Amino acid sequence: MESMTFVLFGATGDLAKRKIFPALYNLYVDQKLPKSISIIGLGRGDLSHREFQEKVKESVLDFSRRLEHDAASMGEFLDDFRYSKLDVNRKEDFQALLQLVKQREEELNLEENRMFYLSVAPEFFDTIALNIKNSGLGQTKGWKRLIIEKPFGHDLQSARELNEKLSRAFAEEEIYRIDHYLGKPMVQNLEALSYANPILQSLWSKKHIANVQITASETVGVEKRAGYYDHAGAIRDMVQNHLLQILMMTAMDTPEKINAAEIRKMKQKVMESLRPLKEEDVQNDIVRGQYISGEVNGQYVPGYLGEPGVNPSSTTDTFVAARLWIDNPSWAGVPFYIRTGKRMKEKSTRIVIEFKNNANHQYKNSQMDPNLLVIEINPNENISFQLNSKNPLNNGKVEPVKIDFSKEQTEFGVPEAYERLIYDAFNGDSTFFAHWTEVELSWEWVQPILNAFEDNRVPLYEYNSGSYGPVAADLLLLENGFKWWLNETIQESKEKVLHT
Ligand SMILES: NC(=O)C1=CN([C@@H]2O[C@H](COP(=O)(O)OP(=O)(O)OC[C@H]3O[C@@H](n4cnc5c(N)ncnc54)[C@H](OP(=O)(O)O)[C@@H]3O)[C@@H](O)[C@H]2O)C=CC1
Ligand SMILES: O=C1O[C@H](COP(=O)(O)O)[C@@H](O)[C@H](O)[C@H]1O
Repeated sequence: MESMTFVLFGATGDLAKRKIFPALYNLYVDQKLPKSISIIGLGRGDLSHREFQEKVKESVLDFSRRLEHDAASMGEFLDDFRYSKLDVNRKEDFQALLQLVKQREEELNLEENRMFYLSVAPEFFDTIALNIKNSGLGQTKGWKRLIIEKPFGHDLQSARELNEKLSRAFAEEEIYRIDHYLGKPMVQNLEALSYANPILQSLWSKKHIANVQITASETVGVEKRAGYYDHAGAIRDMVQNHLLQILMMTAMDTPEKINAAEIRKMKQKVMESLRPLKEEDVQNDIVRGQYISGEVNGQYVPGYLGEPGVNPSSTTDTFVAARLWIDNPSWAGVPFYIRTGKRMKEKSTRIVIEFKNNANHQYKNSQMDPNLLVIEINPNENISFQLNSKNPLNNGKVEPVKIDFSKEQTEFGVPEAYERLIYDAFNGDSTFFAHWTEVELSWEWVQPILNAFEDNRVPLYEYNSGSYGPVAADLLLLENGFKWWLNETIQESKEKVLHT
C-alpha cells in the first residue's frame, strides 16, 4: 500500500474515540495500515503529541474489538500519531497544519498522498474543504482524498449546496461519503449472494418474490444526541441513508463486473426506478411514530419527550415505516417495506425476503408458511432459509424448518464497519461509499416525506417503548395481505438448524 498522511479533523471527538482509533489499531495489528503513515489528529484544545497519543491509547483499550494488547507494538502504533491544534475558521491553523504535514512527509520519506477525514459537525464540512484547498494542503504530487461523515445535508436543497461547495475543492472520485451500514459484512455480502449463487439469482425477482422487508430496530433511545436527533428524526438519521442503501443493495440487478463503477451504476438504477411519492401517497405509504415510556429489556425507560435535551413539544419521528415500489422489470408489483425505530423491542437489522406461496392454492386445506430468506445484519450476522418439511415427531405434519448458514466467529470478532471502510479508502476503493448521485436521489425520494412531516400531514402515532412500533405499521402490510416477519414469529416455527 502507498505511503500517506492521514489527517483527522475532530480527533478529540466521540466518533474518533469509539470507532476511528480502534479501527486504525486493528488495521495496524492485521498489517493493513500502510507501512509508512503519518497520522495527524486535530482539535481545538492544547495537547502535546504525547498527551494525544495517550488519548488514542485509552480509546483503543476501551473500544477495540481486540482485548489483548502487546505494549511494544502499541508503542510502535502510537508513534505514527501527532497532534495539531486547529480551529476550522482560523486560516493560520491550516498553515501550521501544512507545515506539520510536510515535516512528517520529509521525516518519514512519504509520498505526497493525503487523506482528510472530517469527523466533525457537518456545518464545518465546506469551510474545511475550502481551507484545505486555499492553504495548499490539497496541492499534492500524489493523490488527495476526503472522507466525510453523515449527515450529508439536512434536505435535498442543503445536500445539493454542500455538494456544490465540496466539489470546488475535491472531485467526486476523491470524495468518500461514509455510510457505516455499507461497511457491514452482510450488507457487503448482498451482491455476492446473487452473483455467486445462480440458484438465488434465478429467484431474485418479482417472479418468485412476494415482498421484501427491511428492518433496523434499536432498543436504545436518543441517548446524549438530542441536539442533533431532535432536528433529524428517524427519517434523516436512518431512512435517507442506511435503509435506502440496504434497499439499493438488495434490489440491484447483478452487475456485469464486480467493481465500484458497476455496482454504483446498478444501485443508481434502483433509485431511478423508485416510484416517487405524491402528496397523497405519503399519507398512505408512510407511518410516523414517537416512543412513549415503557419497558425495554425489563427496565423502565422514559418517553422521547422526557429525554434530556428534547423539546418537550417535539414532533420528531423516532419511528418510520414505509411501503416502496420499484417500477422496473425485475420488481414491478413487489412491495418493499422498510422500518426503523428507537426504543423498540429488539435490536435487529435484517432483510426478510418472502417468496410467493403457491402451495396453499395447489394443496387445499394446507396452511403452509411461505419460504423465507432471512439475512441478519446486526447484531448477529447470519443467513437462514425457511423451508417446509415433514416432522416425523409430529405425525409427519408439514412444518417450517429453518436452515441456518452461520459462520463461526473468530476469537477477535470480524473487522468492524469502520475498519473495512477506512481500509477501502486507503486503497482508493469507493465501492462501499455513497456516490453523490445515490445521495441526491435518496434525498429526492425522501423530500416529500420531510415536507409532509413538517406540515403535520401524517399522523404522529405514539408507541410504547419495548414494542414493535405503532400498529399502523402492521396495517401497511396487512393491506397487501402480508405481515412483518419478526424474529420471534420466525423462531416460533419448530427449528431444525443445519449449520454450514
Ligand atoms: N458519534 C457517533 O457515533 C457518530 C457520529 N457521526 C458524525 O461524525 C461527526 C463527528 O461526531 P462526534 O465525534 O460524535 O462529535 P463530537 O461532538 O464528539 O466531536 C466533535 C469534534 O469536532 C471538533 N470541533 C468542534 N468545533 C470545531 C471547530 N470550530 N474547529 C475544529 N474542530 C472543531 C471537536 O474538537 P474540540 O475537542 O476541540 O471541541 C471534536 O473533536 C459528525 O458529523 C457526526 O454527525 C456519524 C455517525 C455516528
Ligand atoms: O447512524 C446511525 O446508526 C446507529 C445504528 O447503527 P447500528 O450499526 O448500531 O445499527 C443509530 O443508533 C444512530 O442513531 C444513527 O445515527
